[in-house]
Amino acid sequence: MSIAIKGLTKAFGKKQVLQELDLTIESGQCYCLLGKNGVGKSTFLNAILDLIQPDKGTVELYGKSYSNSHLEVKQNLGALCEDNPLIEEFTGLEYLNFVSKLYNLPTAEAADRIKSLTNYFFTDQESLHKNIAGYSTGMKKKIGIAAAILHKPQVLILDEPFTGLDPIAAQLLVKLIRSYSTPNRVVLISSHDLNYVERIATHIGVLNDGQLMYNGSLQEFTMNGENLIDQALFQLLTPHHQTAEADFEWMLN
Ligand SMILES: Nc1ncnc2c1ncn2[C@@H]1O[C@H](COP(=O)(O)OP(=O)(O)OP(=O)(O)O)[C@@H](O)[C@H]1O
Repeated sequence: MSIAIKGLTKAFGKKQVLQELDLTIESGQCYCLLGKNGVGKSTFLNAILDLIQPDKGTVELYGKSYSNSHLEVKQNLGALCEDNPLIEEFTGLEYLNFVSKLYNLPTAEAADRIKSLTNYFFTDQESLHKNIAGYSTGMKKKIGIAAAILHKPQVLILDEPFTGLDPIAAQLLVKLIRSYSTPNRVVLISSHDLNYVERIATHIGVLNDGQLMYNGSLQEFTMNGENLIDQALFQLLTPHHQTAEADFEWMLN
């Protein structure tokens, strides 16, 4: 197994976000985490990334924990966080070079990888020489994704990677994630973009009330394609849903 989570529990004040959550993700899987706004997806990923301290529970990545092998675990991990923190005073290229140095990539190898990723994502190469502060949300997202992948981590965790990308960039990302998901790696993604999730996921987790109310293969989730993924999610999360009688009179006049 590549990601092993046991009893993960986290509350913010009185709000219990994660409750004794267990999850095992095997190598080779592209696991997509779904769930309503505010249900705790980012909290869950941030706990796995060691960005927040859980109240209880353990996280192991390829058999290693942060407490025993902190550096080793982090070196084997690539992450795009929801707020995508970059160093905005740097140009895109400076930032990617900086990240490659953090991971001790040899200069020539780093240059090749940066070129390959930036050529892939950016048609306007000029922008890579400008400060990130002036980038659009989507451009920043592409830099964040490139930075997460640059050192070829065995564990890749992407929080809302499609948000803010134009449809062309999103298609490119789908292709990239599919190529990246090899049998010796694991990819964990949180997303609301079900069209893209359907094309990359091998497995689905649906977070609700601090627990995974679904954890299984994409095929099982969609009943071998009988249901669309959005229908399957809708039925799971709102089984007795009745369309609310909206009072939109005020809008019409
Ligand atoms: N640092 C924090 N302090 C207090 N409450 C927090 C903090 N971070 C998250 N929360 C709360 O925890 C809950 C889960 O938030 P989280 O961002 O993990 O949800 P999410 O599923 O990722 O949501 P979305 O789909 O909208 O991005 C929310 O109620 C949120 O307000």
